Amino acid sequence: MRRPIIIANWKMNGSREKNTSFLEHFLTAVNAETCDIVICPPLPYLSQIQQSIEITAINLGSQNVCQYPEGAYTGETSATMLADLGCQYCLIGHSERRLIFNESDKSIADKFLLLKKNNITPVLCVGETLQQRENNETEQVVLSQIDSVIHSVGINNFIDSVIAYEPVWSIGTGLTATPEQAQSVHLAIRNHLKTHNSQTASGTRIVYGGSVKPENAADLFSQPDIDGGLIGGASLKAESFAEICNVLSSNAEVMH
Ligand SMILES: O=C[C@H](O)COP(=O)(O)O
Repeated sequence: MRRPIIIANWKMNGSREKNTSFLEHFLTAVNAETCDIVICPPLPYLSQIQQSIEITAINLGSQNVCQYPEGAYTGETSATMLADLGCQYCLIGHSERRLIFNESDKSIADKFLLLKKNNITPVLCVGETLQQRENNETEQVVLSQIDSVIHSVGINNFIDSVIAYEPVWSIGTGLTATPEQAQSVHLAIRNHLKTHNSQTASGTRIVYGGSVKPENAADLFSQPDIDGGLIGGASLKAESFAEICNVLSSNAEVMH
């Protein structure tokens, strides 16, 4: 049985004051013992969040990492530094990084490997644009984004990573994939992983991201191949993020 996981991606939002207030309210409202919870704040706040969640079961995640090890890379943050700060997870290949910052499949694979070397779980984000979906290219796009990493790092390194399927057209738009649309891509990903290694396929957690809200979380999380969520906008409000976590957790209890 895969342990469900829910990841908050705060993107470039927050302040020390807002973060403190978020955690105060979130910790009171959340009741999700049967799933892993990860918070990915902006980099300057990693230490603040780490200190606040130290005695809780919440995990710390980064939104990005440098593709190179330590050295002369002005403005960048290495995987070793993230590990030093207590990060257990790190997003890579988010569509905002691929599209706005021109991240290539090669740089994403390099980041993946550096994270593994530092015992940080990579959360590999994949997803199609609206045009690609309309051209019936969804599976081809998503599977090739995954394969480019597997071919570069090897299937053994891929074990225990997390995949986040996020249709680009649903991110921050309020347009959520239907549970059936999301399940169909998640199943295609899992079946594809089987062609590499059946243990990896059954153990890899595949989460859905894209306008997940408390109102649509239960239907999405009840799909057999959706193991949780990557939450943007709705993770900025303590009450709505706690509600989504609680939905995932109670869903997992029913399935046990
Ligand atoms: O990383 C999170 C995703 O991009 C989803 O963002 P959203 O929930 O605001 O649509």
